[in-house]
Amino acid sequence: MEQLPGGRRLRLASSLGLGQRCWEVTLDEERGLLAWRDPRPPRRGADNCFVPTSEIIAVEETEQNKKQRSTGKWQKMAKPHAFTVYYVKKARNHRWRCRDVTFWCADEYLCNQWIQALKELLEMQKCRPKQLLVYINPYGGKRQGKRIYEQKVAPLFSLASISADVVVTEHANHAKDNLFEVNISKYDGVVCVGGDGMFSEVMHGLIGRMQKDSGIDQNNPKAPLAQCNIRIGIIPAGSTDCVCYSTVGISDPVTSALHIIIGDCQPLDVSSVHHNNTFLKYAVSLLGYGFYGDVLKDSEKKRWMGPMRYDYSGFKTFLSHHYYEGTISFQPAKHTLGSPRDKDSCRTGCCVCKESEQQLAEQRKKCGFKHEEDEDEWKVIKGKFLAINVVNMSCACPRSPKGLSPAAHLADGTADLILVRKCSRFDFLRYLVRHTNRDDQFDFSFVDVYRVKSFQFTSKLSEDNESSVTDIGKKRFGQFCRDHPACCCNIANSTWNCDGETLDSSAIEVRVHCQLMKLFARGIEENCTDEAAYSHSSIEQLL
Ligand SMILES: Nc1ncnc2c1ncn2[C@@H]1O[C@H](COP(=O)(O)OP(=O)(O)OP(=O)(O)O)[C@@H](O)[C@H]1O
Ligand SMILES: CCCCCCCCCCCCC/C=C/[C@@H](O)[C@H](CO)NC(C)=O
Ligand SMILES: [Ca+2]
Repeated sequence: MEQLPGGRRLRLASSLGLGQRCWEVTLDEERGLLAWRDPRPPRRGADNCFVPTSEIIAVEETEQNKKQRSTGKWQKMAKPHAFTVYYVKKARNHRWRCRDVTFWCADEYLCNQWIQALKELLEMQKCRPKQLLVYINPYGGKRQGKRIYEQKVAPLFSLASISADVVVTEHANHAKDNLFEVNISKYDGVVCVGGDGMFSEVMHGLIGRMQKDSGIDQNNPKAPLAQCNIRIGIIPAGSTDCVCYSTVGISDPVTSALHIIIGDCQPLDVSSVHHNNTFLKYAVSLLGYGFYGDVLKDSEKKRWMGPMRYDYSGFKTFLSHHYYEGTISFQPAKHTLGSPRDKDSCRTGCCVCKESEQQLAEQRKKCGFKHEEDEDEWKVIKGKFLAINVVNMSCACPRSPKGLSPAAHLADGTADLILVRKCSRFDFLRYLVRHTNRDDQFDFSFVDVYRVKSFQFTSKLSEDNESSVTDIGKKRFGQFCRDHPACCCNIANSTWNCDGETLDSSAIEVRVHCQLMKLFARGIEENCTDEAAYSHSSIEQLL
C-alpha cells in the first residue's frame, strides 16, 4: 500500500515494462482506477492512460511465447514475467471494444502481486454475472444469430469467466415456454440473441414466470405486478433491434456483450395490454395502430426478405394511406417532471427517471394503487387517425436514430401517446421523414403528443359492431368505404403492432408499470465521441 501526498492510498504502484519502455503503473482502489503513464517529460501525444476498474474485463498471467493479440504475430517474449489486462475501450457512437495491455517485470513476486490485486478487485464487482442462460433465435434478422454468438460473444464470456447454458430455439415461443420450466434461481441473467421479437419472448417468459411464482393473476389489468429482478441482456441480431439501440445507443453485439460482462443495470418500464379482462401482451417499445400495425402485418408475409421487408411494406403502406376511426381515452402522467416536447433526452443515470420513480412510490405509499386507477382524470379523443403510437421509450433504431419520441424515458413510469390525424399523403411523408432527421416531428398541426400512464382504444368499427353493423353488411361493403372509394377511409380495423408482434384485438387497455424489469445496459451515455476518452489525458488531474 502506497501513500499519496493528499493522504490517498494506492493499492499498488510500480514501475512496469510496457512495450520497450518502463511506465509508472498505479492501482487506486479508492478511485477505482488502473492508470499507467510514461514518466518521461510530457510531450504531445504521450500516452497517459487509465481504466476504471469497473470496466476491466479480465486479468491473466501472460505466458511466454504467447501470440500477441495486437500484432497477430508470434513473438518470443524476452521478458520474464508478464500479465495482461483486458478492458473496455469506448469508441465513437457508443461502440465498446475489448482492448488489452500487457505489463512485464523481472520480479515474479511483484507480477503475482499485481495479478492477485486485480483479480481481487474484479471479485469485488458483485453486480457481474457468473452464470447466464442464453437463447439464440437462428432465424431472426439476417439469420446470423448463431454465428454472432459463437464468434463475437462466446469468446468474451469465456475470457470473463462467465459460464453460459445455450439454447438454440427450434420454434417460436420456445424460449418463453422454457423460461416457465427452468430452475431460474441458478442464473444471474438471461441473454437473448435476436431482435425485438426474441427479446419480447424472453421478457414474457420472465415476467410471466415471476407473476406465476408470486400468485398474481396477469388477466387482472389493475393488479400491481411483481418486479422482475433477473436482468436480460440483448445481443442484437434482428431486423430493427429497437430495444437494444434505445438502451445502449448502438446495435452492436460486442458492445452489448461487454455491458453484460461488466454487469450494467438499466430498469425499464413495461406496459401491460389487456382486452376485456384478458391479458394480451406486454410491450416495452412500440404499440402502434394504423401505419405501424399495417406495416407489420404486411411485412410478416415477407419475412424471407429479411430486414428489407420493413422498407418494402413501409412504402406500400405509405402509398395505401389508410386512416382509421376510433376513440382514445388516457390518463395523463402527473408524477413526472418530463414532457414529450423536452429538448433533453433520457441518458445514463437520468434524473427524470429517478424523480418520477420516487414520486410514484410516494403516491402509492400515501394512497395505494386504487386511488391512482380510480380518481385520476381521463381525457377522451375521438377522431380519424393515420397512426396511433404509444411508446415506452424513444424507439430509436438505425432507421430512425432519434426514434419516434426522442424525449421519452426508459424508466419514468410513463409512455408517450402520439396521434397522427388524417392528413394528406404529402404531410404524412413530411412527418415520416422527420423520424430520420433532426427536425421536430411533433411540430405539425395534425400531430398531438401526450405523456400518459394508462390508455384505452376502441375502433369505430367495433363500437358500431356492438350496435348495428351486421356480418352480411360487412361482406357487402368489403374492406373500404363504399360511399367514398377514393377517400382511403378504411372501415376494416388495423392491427396493433406490439413490439413487432401483432395483437388479435383492436380494442385494448394499456397500463404502464414503472421499472418492471431490468436490462444489462446503462441507458445511452452522454456523447463521448472521443476515442481518446481514456487516453492522452493528463494523469496528474486524476492522481
Ligand atoms: N427457431 C425459431 N423458429 C421460428 N421463429 C422463431 C424461432 N425462435 C424465435 N422465433 C420467433 O421469431 C420472431 C422474430 O424474431 P426476432 O425478433 O429475433 O427477429 P426479427 O423479427 O427479424 O427482428 P426485429 O424484431 O428486431 O424486427 C420472434 O417473435 C420469435 O418468437
Ligand atoms: C417513406 C419514408 C419512410 C420513413 C420510415 C421511417 C421508419 C422508421 C422506423 C422506426 C420504427 C421504430 C419502432 C420500432 C418498432 C419495433 O418494435 C418493431 C419490431 O422490431 N419494428 C417495426 C418496424 O415495427
Ligand atoms: Ca417510459
